[in-house]
Amino acid sequence: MVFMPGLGGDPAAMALNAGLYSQIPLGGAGGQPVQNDEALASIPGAEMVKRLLDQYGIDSSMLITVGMLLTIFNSFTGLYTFFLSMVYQAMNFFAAYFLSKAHIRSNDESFDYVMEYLSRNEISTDSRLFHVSTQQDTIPRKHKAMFYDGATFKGINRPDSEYVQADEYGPKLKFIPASAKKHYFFFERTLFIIERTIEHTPTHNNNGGARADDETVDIWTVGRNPVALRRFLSHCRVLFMKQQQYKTVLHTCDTYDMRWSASQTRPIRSLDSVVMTFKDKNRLLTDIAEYLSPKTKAWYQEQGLPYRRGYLFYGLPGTGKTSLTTAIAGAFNLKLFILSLGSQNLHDNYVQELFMSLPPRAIVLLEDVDSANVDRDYGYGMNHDEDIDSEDDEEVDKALNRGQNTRRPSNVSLSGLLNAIDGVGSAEGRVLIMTTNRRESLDGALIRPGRVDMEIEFGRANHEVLEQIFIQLYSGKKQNVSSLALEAEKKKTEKEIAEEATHKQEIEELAKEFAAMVPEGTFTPAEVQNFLLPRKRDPRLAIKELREWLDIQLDTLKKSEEKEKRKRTKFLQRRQKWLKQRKQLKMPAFGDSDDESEDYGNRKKRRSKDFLEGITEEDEENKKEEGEDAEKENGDDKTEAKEGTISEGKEAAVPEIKTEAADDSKSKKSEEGDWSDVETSRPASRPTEPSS
Ligand SMILES: Nc1ncnc2c1ncn2[C@@H]1O[C@H](COP(=O)(O)OP(=O)(O)OP(=O)(O)O)[C@@H](O)[C@H]1O
Repeated sequence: MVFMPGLGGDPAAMALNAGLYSQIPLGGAGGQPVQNDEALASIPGAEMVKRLLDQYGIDSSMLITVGMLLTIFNSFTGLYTFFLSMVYQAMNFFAAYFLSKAHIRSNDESFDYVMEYLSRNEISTDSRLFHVSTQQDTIPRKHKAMFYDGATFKGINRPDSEYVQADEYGPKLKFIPASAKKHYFFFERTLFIIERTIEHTPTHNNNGGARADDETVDIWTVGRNPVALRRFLSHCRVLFMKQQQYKTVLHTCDTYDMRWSASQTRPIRSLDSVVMTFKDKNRLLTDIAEYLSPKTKAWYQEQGLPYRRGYLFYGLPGTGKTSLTTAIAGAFNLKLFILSLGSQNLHDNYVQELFMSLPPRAIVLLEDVDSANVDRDYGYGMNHDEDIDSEDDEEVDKALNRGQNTRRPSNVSLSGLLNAIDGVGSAEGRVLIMTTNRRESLDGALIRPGRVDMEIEFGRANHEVLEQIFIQLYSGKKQNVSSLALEAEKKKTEKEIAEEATHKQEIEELAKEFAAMVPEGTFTPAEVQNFLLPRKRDPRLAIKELREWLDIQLDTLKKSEEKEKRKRTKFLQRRQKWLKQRKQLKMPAFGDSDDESEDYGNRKKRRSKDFLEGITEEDEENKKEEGEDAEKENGDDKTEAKEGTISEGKEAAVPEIKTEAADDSKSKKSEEGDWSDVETSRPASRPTEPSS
């Protein structure tokens, strides 16, 4: 770069400089007076300008004066720029040889370490340039900062952010050091310079994903030895880890670049808060503890086996599958990575990359694996109703159940998922937990031993579970582990401890009474909690109002069960008829001969359509009957709504369809107390309690 005083790219000044001043003496002692006219004459076009100025009565010698002023001005700005660039070069030289620098991007966890330090340090509050925010901790952690309680910042940004983020008026103000500006601070008597830079990125991409801007942080310290910088970063890490020890960090898939990103931190959920039978919980936790022990890891390595463990949690919605997974993550201090295969942006290659980028000690939760298009028999996007042609009762049940699934199939194939789970590049040391509401629709390959090492069924509550739910809710025991809760626990007096013991005993007795009143295998834990929560301050009131609630719920259940039964009977009749007609017409079964000019998929569709629409007069009658039934049910519903007994819009979402024989065996089991296996033909969700 060349800096010329008076140039600086200004064409007029350049012309004057090159053409005029090189020839004109600017006057001086003993010199000839400047011949402006002559000088101007040597500039092309100047004569014309002079004439024009003369015409308006303006002195043309002004041109010379203006030109001179411009030149002087340009000389100064040029000098200034030159000086600045020299300073910059000197700084760069100094930075390159006398400073140590760390560069951190926001997609790395170390970014959070530094932000944690910034949020607690005085520099957040002393900075004259800062951002103000009222957002809570559920937003990306990079925006975390100090909280201001109206008087002081000190001592209020404690690890238990639930205590500091809001007061009775709402969220508190947070102050964040501004980006694009250097902030100076001392750590262990060493000067540090820190600068946050926001990189503006497109907010949407081809995946249909969106994300916030990326951010980087540069940290400098004086000296060629980076030890001080490393010490500072280690300090930030410890600070962050301490803050996180009562939190579970949830990572989800960033839909922008299909990578894991830490999306939320939550207070650790205690294992006690997830109610299930002791036998199952014990079996599961022992297995995970054993798997995570260093000895087991060494054993796997010795044996040359891939160090992985998989679990399948299956059962009705609202039975605690997700809750237990989060509690396990907290209890074993594992990071939790949640992936929903139902996401339309997700494809095979992304799933594989996501599995490969998992850290060694982590839980990956694959939610609703049944929603994925991972069924080998059906392939991408095929409607399961099309299997209606099968003569096998079980197959038809399967097809029917699957037909109820209105979710869009995912773009992840079975082979893609299997490769991700146990492909060569898949991370070792991880715990895979798959959850599903419909185990029967999963492909055997997905849940074979090696991929799924233990299955746990989550069912409706039996007496043991009912009792525990009641105790959990009324015992006053804090379920979220936090330092403040632990501190409070330690400070209890003897009197308080004695009172607590009496209260506990009372609650246990009430819990027994409560559990005895609720029929086993009838309600999910979420449904029971739903009843208890509005009465959480008064256990006796809960017992008093239980009978009325049960009557409403059981009545609703009965109705929906009857409805399902009618539906099924009709379906079976129609199917029977279809099979009979097919025999009479000597129609070939699928894949036999049929019209070869029509492709397989179309043939399947046509047959299902014929079947589903009904092909005889008898069918029409059936339809009429169905209409009458529907009218009757609507009428019933209206009456109930009028009476205010049932809330709307909670009708059966996924009816479970079982044969009569199966139902009988289940109810027998129920009577015997084998609650976990109880599966009736009624809908998964039911009307909730009306708000009083
Ligand atoms: N066994 C349980 N113990 C304690 N709480 C439970 C239990 N089951 C359900 N809940 C409560 O019900 C709610 C829903 O639970 P959760 O999301 O864990 O169910 P899920 O089985 O994962 O449901 P889905 O299949 O729809 O994902 C949560 O608020 C949870 O606290």
